[in-house]
Amino acid sequence: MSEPTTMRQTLKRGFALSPEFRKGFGITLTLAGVAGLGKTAVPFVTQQVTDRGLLAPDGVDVSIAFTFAAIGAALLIGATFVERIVRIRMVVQAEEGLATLRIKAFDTVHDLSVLTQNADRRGSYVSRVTGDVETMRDLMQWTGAAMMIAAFESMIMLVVMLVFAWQLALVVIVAYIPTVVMVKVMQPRIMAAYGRVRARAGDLLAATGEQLVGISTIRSYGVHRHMRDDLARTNRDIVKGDTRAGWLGTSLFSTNAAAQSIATGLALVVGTRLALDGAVSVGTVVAFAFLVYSFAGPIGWIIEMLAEMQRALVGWRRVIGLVDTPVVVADPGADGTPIPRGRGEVSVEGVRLQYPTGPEVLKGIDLEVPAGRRIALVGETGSGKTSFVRLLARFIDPTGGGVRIGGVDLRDVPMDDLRRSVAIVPQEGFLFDGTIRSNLAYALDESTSAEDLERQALAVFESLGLDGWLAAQPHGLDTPVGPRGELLSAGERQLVAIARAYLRDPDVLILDEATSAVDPATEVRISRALESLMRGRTAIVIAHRLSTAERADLVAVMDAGELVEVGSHSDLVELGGTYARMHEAWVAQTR
Ligand SMILES: Nc1ncnc2c1ncn2[C@@H]1O[C@H](COP(=O)(O)OP(=O)(O)OP(=O)(O)O)[C@@H](O)[C@H]1O
Repeated sequence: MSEPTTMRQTLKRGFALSPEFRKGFGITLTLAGVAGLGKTAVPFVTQQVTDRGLLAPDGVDVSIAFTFAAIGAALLIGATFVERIVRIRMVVQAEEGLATLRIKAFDTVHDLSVLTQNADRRGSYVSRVTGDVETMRDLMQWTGAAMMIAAFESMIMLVVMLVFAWQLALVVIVAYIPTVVMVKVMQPRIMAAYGRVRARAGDLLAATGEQLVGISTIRSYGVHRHMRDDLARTNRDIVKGDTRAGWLGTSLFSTNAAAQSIATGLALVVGTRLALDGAVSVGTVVAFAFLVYSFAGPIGWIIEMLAEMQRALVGWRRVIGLVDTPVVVADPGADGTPIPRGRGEVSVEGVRLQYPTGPEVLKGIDLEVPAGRRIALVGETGSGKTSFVRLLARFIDPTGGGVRIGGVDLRDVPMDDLRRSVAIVPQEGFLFDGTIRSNLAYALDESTSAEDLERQALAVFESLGLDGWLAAQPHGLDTPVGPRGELLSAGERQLVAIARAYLRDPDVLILDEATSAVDPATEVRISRALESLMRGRTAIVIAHRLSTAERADLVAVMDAGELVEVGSHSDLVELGGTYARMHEAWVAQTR
């Protein structure tokens, strides 16, 4: 994952990814400047009220004092109003920018190959799309702009101080040197501490998710204490990192508080001396005390917010890292070549595959499956069957050779078209929380009307011989399936998954035969439905039962990443090789 390393890179890439953050930002900042200027009027007005009103040479001039006080009040009210506009603009910009970033992050997660999405990364993705984006909210909504306004106010104050009494201004500058040094030293450390916190938060999410999914295994092995200790360790790391960042932030804050007191004290001492010498007026010294206050206030606030900003930048950096993860399986989109409909011949040429984390698992596979034929893939566990069908569905790309369907190399096929032409029925029919109907809807275009969906769905269940089963469901198509389809039995989930694939009407089917046992009635329903589903289509079946291989047109035997035998069941039995041995063992076991 290519995360930006510096603050400048983060801001540059971050603004490019969410242009909304920058849209109209010039106006927002100008308004913020106006608000800041309005506030800076207070020391001026105070000076005028003191020197020209209260300490006027001819006695107290009430009308001048009153006029300047009224001007000051009007400016302050105006500034507050403008500040409110600035804030509203910032909230809108921030929410729009964050929404865009979330969508881009979701899109990347969808586009990443199944390979990149291995279990340990999934939690990190979730935390990036959710938690990390959230850490940015305050910065984008207000803190960022407010920090700029505050910096602007302090700069103006510094200039004003220099104009008012440069000697006193120098005293203030010297008092603040330690704060500047501390910020330089602490900033990268705070960022590093937050970096660790966010990374561990991702780990925590991944571990929690895994433990929830595996709760029955954890219970049955009684390892919940051990698992909880693992979570507690990660949790402790988060607390440690957060505490360290907080501690570093506080040390900055203390340095700044000391600088503020020293600056004010020194300015008053030196100011009184200068006033006694007649170098500056008493009004100037009084106003200068206000100036120091107005200069130090925003700086103190910036320092306080600095840790918050670092936290947000770390979050931003992590989301950018996710969005910029290279998509290995690239979609040619509209520039691609669709697979001609009705052409389901599969041609595999010299296909090799090596996962980044291990040795080569497919070592040069050649295979031709004519359109409309059924081929059974058999082989020992780990021989590469799943990896092979992943390539056919283009979940990953081969490291060598290529796969063609209907004469088109899969890398040239637009993903939308590929998903229409090739459907997969996995071992475990995954259903989304909703109803049977909503799960079938995924197979059709979004534009399909409700009536069309209903008509097609009922026809599919009938064609698959499942109309009786559907009628027995409490609410027919509207029967709820629960999260992951858990309100249905494993076999019933499989039935819905088969119906879903049938609705899609693909030319090529990839089936991973279920290994888990289901009741005999469901078993019969599943195999009948599968027969109907496969009729007239090219089917590649990972066969875990040799009875399935017996019924296929062709059998392909995989062994340690190689296709060692291809032929009809009877030919291969006759050949007396690997398949014949597997078959013999199976017959001995089952008959
Ligand atoms: N995502 C992955 N990353 C790294 N290695 C993997 C990955 N998936 C599978 N492998 C490795 O590839 C090899 C082939 O695995 P594959 O799942 O394709 O075999 P299989 O024949 O389908 O096995 P089974 O019948 O048990 O499902 C194995 O050695 C496995 O460890």
